[in-house]
Amino acid sequence: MNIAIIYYSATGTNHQMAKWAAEAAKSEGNHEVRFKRVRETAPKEAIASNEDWKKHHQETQDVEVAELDDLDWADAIIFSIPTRYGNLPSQLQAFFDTTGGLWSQGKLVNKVVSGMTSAQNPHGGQETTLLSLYKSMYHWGAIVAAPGYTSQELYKTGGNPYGFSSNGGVDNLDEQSKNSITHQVVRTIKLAECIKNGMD
Ligand SMILES: Cc1cc2nc3c(=O)[nH]c(=O)nc-3n(C[C@H](O)[C@H](O)[C@H](O)COP(=O)(O)O)c2cc1C
Repeated sequence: MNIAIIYYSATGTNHQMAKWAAEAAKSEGNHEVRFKRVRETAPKEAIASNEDWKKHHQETQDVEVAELDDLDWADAIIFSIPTRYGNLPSQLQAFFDTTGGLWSQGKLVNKVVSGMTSAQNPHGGQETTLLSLYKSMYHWGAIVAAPGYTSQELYKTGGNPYGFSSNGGVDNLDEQSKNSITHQVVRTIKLAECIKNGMD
């Protein structure tokens, strides 16, 4: 199984969430895992105006940027992105806006996908952000593997059935967050295996 973990993070929260997702995917079985960041498209001045953003941007320069080939290659994709007023970050939207070629060739069909997100506030738009992500997934013909309420772990981290979500930044992530993310990733991979084997 080919698993792509694709994240965007300005200040480190979704980077940490994605790292735990990659860890879970690697420990789940004999899978190939790609850990990729979404290309930064914000102007340099915007990044420089925020110390945390600037620092994280510099620290993650060596993380490979997600390319169309990663989407084509993957059987399962875990996205991790912060909210932007209840929507996707424009950086991920810009990446999605380049997928028309893959889409028209049917190459995004039956990818099993799942999303995670963060906001500053406990009710800052996490659910709408994941729904925004999933809207594009439905257009791809992808299979959305939301966690629902399939584990007790989810109740300990806010119980967002659309996908793991956090608030308050990277310092608010803890062992329970990691457990919840692990559950979501393992479930996504298991569903992807069923889809892949069932389609062969
Ligand atoms: C332009 C912009 C819009 C944002 N909108 C919201 C929002 O509507 N609600 C909220 O709680 N946080 C909002 N945030 C805060 C971010 O979602 C939060 O800092 C992010 O989840 C941190 O993730 P990261 O560390 O991976 O970048 C916004 C941040 C920016 C820069």
